[in-house]
Amino acid sequence: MPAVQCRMDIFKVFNVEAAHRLPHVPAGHKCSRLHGHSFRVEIHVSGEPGVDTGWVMDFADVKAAFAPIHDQLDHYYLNDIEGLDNPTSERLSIWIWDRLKPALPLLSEVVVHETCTSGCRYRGPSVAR
Ligand SMILES: Nc1nc2c(c(=O)[nH]1)N=C([C@H](O)[C@H](O)COP(=O)(O)OP(=O)(O)OP(=O)(O)O)CN2
Ligand SMILES: [Zn+2]
Repeated sequence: MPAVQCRMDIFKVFNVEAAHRLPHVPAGHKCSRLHGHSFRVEIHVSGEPGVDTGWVMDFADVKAAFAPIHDQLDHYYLNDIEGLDNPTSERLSIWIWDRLKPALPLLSEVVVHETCTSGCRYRGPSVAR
C-alpha cells in the first residue's frame, strides 16, 4: 500500500494600505481618479505536512518571506513602484508572485482582495506546451 498523500494548502493574510489610479480605463471611469484601498493579500503555500512538525511550513516563515514585499507596498502610491504603473488587482497579483516565489518555493497562490467584493486569484504562470 502506498503511503497516504496529504497535500495541503496553508495561507496567511496581510493588509496593505495603498493608493492607486488606473491610467488605462476609459475617460470618466471612477478608477481613473486617485483613490485608496485596504488591500487584503492572501499568500498560499502548498505541500505535505512534515511527519514531526505537523505543518507544511511555519506561518512565521511565510510572514518573514512576505515582509520585504509588504514594506515596498504598504502606505505607498502603487503607480510609482517599478512594474506597477497600471496597478490592477491582476497586475499586483503577478507582481507579488514574481517577487515572492524565489523566497517561497512552495508558493501556490496569491489572492489580492482590492475591496470587500472584488479581487484576483493567481496561481502562477501557465505551463508552456
Ligand atoms: N478586473 C479589474 N477590474 C477593476 C479593477 C481591477 O483591478 N481589475 N480595479 C478597479 C478599481 O480599482 C476599483 O477600486 C475597484 O472596483 P469595484 O469593484 O468596481 O469597486 P466598488 O467598491 O465600487 O465596487 P461595488 O460594486 O460597490 O462592490 C475597477 N475594476
Ligand atoms: Zn482601486
